[in-house]
Amino acid sequence: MTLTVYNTLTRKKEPFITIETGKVRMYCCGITVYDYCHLGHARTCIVWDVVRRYLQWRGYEVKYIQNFTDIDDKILNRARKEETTMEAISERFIEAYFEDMERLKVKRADAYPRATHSLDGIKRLVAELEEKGYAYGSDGDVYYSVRRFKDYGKLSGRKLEDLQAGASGRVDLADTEPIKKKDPFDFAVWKGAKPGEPAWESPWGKGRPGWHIECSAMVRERLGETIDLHVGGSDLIFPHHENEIAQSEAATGQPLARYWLHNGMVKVGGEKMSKSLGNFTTIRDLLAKIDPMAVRLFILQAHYRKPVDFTDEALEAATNGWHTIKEGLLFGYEYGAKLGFTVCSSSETLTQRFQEAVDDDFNFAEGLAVLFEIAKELRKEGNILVHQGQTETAPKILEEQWVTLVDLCQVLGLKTDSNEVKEEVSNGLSDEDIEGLIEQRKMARKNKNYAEGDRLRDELKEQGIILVDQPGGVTTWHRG
Ligand SMILES: Nc1ncnc2c1ncn2[C@@H]1O[C@H](COP(=O)(O)OP(=O)(O)OP(=O)(O)O)[C@@H](O)[C@H]1O
Ligand SMILES: [Zn+2]
Repeated sequence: MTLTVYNTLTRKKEPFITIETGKVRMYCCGITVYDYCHLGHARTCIVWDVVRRYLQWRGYEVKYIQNFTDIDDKILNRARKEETTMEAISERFIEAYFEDMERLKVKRADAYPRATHSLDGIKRLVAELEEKGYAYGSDGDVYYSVRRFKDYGKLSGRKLEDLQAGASGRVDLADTEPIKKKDPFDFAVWKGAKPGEPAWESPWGKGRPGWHIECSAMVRERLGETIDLHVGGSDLIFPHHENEIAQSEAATGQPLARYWLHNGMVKVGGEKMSKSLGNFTTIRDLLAKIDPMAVRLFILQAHYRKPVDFTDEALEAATNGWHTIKEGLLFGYEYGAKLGFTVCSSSETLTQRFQEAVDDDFNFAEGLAVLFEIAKELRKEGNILVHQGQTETAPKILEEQWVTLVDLCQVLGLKTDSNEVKEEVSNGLSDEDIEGLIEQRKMARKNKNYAEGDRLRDELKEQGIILVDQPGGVTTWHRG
């Protein structure tokens, strides 16, 4: 069976053939860390987490890199508002990002390079572009000459003539830029320092990198000149990914990525869920109401390229879906011993059906149909067993189905451990005990005794209680 993927670059499905046999070099554009992540970010992270897991399951060795954008006007604005530093804001939201992702069972990338840690590579790339005539300095800024790059527009299919300068969403147009640029299409790869902003020494004077250049530099540094898979949300196709291509390919003369894959947006009433529009639901708010596994199912039930609407009904359907799968998983934990389950392998037929579905451009929604079918069958057999003392189907076949369900859940990053899928197990601490310790921690932090605050947090963590600091100083908790 061949894996095929839809390549945004060629606008068609193609067989997936890696540069090095059996190895995948994969890069995902990460988060700008100035706030808590919302469900839109969760979709991007979950989709590519599952793609990575699937590729690993298919036998590939995957090197997966995701960056953090920790230099940005939005981070600076927040730092100013809170009278703190850009680093402090970034650190806080990187920590929050990892907490959220851990709950959603998104596996850690192999590395999370940050813009602020990648300045040497960024500056080298800017200098190279300047040397080759693709970039020019202008009064402390450095701009990329878009018209110099003949292939500009090949990813998004946009032609320069059709483009309205500046009408492309996030273009980082500072007030003074239009007069410093030779052409309205040019974009900044280096920005001269403004008073009071963090800045780094460079051959063009003190300044900071533009947004697009950081990914070009990090991909090159971490994965090489041409990678197998470059992924991200479809909102990044233009201008971000178009500009990454222009920068990297002008510098190296090599294609930046063989395959460009993009996930669709989470929408609310037809509009992109976004912090700037204020129509977002943070992951933490969502997880206060629904199981993280239901969120994963909500994401996986739609094809990754299509937009999805965030509605209460859709979440409810995903929650019901998770209950069904959980019931299927519980079947083995509850009745396995009684039915004489030993250690058998999974069903080849069912596994093959799953793989055939997913091999077609990561159609996880189709693949999930196999999991639901098994889970429903096991649930039915569980009921028959309870009422009639024995199952209709032979236990050996049920065991094979159950093992397949466990295996495939693991491919999709769904919980499978008996403890995790059984109802919350009591762990000694009552809710009041926990609330009391949280209150103590709050007092400690108020008195600036952060060490004691951290100690209390760790003490709770040891007991399986995870604290989540919400905006406005409120702390919620859940059993880990
Ligand atoms: N509504 C959404 N649905 C799916 N993916 C999204 C959504 N919003 C952002 N993303 C993706 O999340 C990743 C991180 O994006 P980034 O931090 O730049 O957020 P952003 O697009 O600026 O979000 P916002 O507009 O809410 O500030 C990107 O790959 C982006 O495509
Ligand atoms: Zn990027």
